[in-house]
Amino acid sequence: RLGVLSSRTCRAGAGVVVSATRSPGLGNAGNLREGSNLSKNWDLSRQIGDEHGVLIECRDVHKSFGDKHVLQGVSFKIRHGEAVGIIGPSGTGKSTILKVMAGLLAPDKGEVFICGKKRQGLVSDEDISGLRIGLVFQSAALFDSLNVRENVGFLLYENSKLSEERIGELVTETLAAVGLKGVEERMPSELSGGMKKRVALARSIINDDTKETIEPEALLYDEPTAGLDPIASTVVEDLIRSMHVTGKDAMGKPGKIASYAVVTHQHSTIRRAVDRLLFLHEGKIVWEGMTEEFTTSTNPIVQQVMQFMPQFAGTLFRRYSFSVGFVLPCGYFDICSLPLAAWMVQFDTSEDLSNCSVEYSTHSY
Ligand SMILES: Nc1ncnc2c1ncn2[C@@H]1O[C@H](COP(=O)(O)OP(=O)(O)OP(=O)(O)O)[C@@H](O)[C@H]1O
Repeated sequence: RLGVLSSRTCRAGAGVVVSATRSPGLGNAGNLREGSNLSKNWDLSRQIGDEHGVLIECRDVHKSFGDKHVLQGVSFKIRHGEAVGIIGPSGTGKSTILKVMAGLLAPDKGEVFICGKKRQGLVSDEDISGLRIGLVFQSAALFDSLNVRENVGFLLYENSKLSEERIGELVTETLAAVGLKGVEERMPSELSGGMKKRVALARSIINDDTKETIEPEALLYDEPTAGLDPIASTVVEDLIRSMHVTGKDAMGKPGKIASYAVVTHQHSTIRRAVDRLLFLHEGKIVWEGMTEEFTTSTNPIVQQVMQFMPQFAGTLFRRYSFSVGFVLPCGYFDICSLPLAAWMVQFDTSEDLSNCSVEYSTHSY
């Protein structure tokens, strides 16, 4: 699986090798993989040097709607390679800060820096150079009167010089990357909620591949799993993770999203798709840290608010996957190379299984 930092392989008896991998929190500039798509196309040293790989920085951001002071001095940084979750009680300004980051709302006071460059007001063409920022809305926000191909290729049809045929190919490739095939001609009303979210994801990552420089891309997701059943949520959560540069997309290609921030109320999204958390409360970031530190935080505000947000209480589970292969006289075969019965299980547990051993039995036929 993705973002694996530690991996153990232990022999669990004659003939079978069980490898257990753990996916702990990670995510800073130092975790960027050499040789990823991104590092080929982008001069990392330009960003990581003095700026320490900071892609987006909000500094003392304030935003009011009428007499409602929603953001009251929000400051944080999102670095290259990070998977950040933004959580907090309802109405505390999470969607508002995403829109400020995306350049759709201008702060009343405070500053937003994109790759170290101060953004003036709303997003403009000159702001775009240096970092592509995509915002995936909670509602998916597809155009109802356009089919999937037109929705996904919308920006390219409008703004690029690519031929319709080439845009069609890019749409098909991008849809495949989010695990959708053969839906190009469907209308949004013919898609399930989870499919709509994936189409919205495809629309936010489609790229004009004829451009000389392909910039790093940050995606901002506003409650990407809201309204989905647990299985559809899992698909979207894993997709978000897989499009990150540290992983591979649904087509097995390296992910292309440099960093992402996700606003969520869902425990499973935090567990599966987030490494670092920003906790927004009453218009300010009151706590930030790695995901697993959140539930053990002694910060009184975190403890107080957690009483009212039971979904965040309790242990944030560790995630393990076990893949089983067979040791044959001619070598070890993992599940991918064997068409025989072989399986892979994933589960979450609060136990530390780093030193586990596995017992099994076999039957001959
Ligand atoms: N364009 C707007 N005009 C007026 N008020 C707004 C606007 N956008 C947001 N608000 C108000 O700002 C507050 C924060 O809204 P926001 O959507 O950012 O909260 P949130 O933390 O994302 O909430 P939730 O978790 O319920 O989605 C809310 O009271 C909302 O009504």
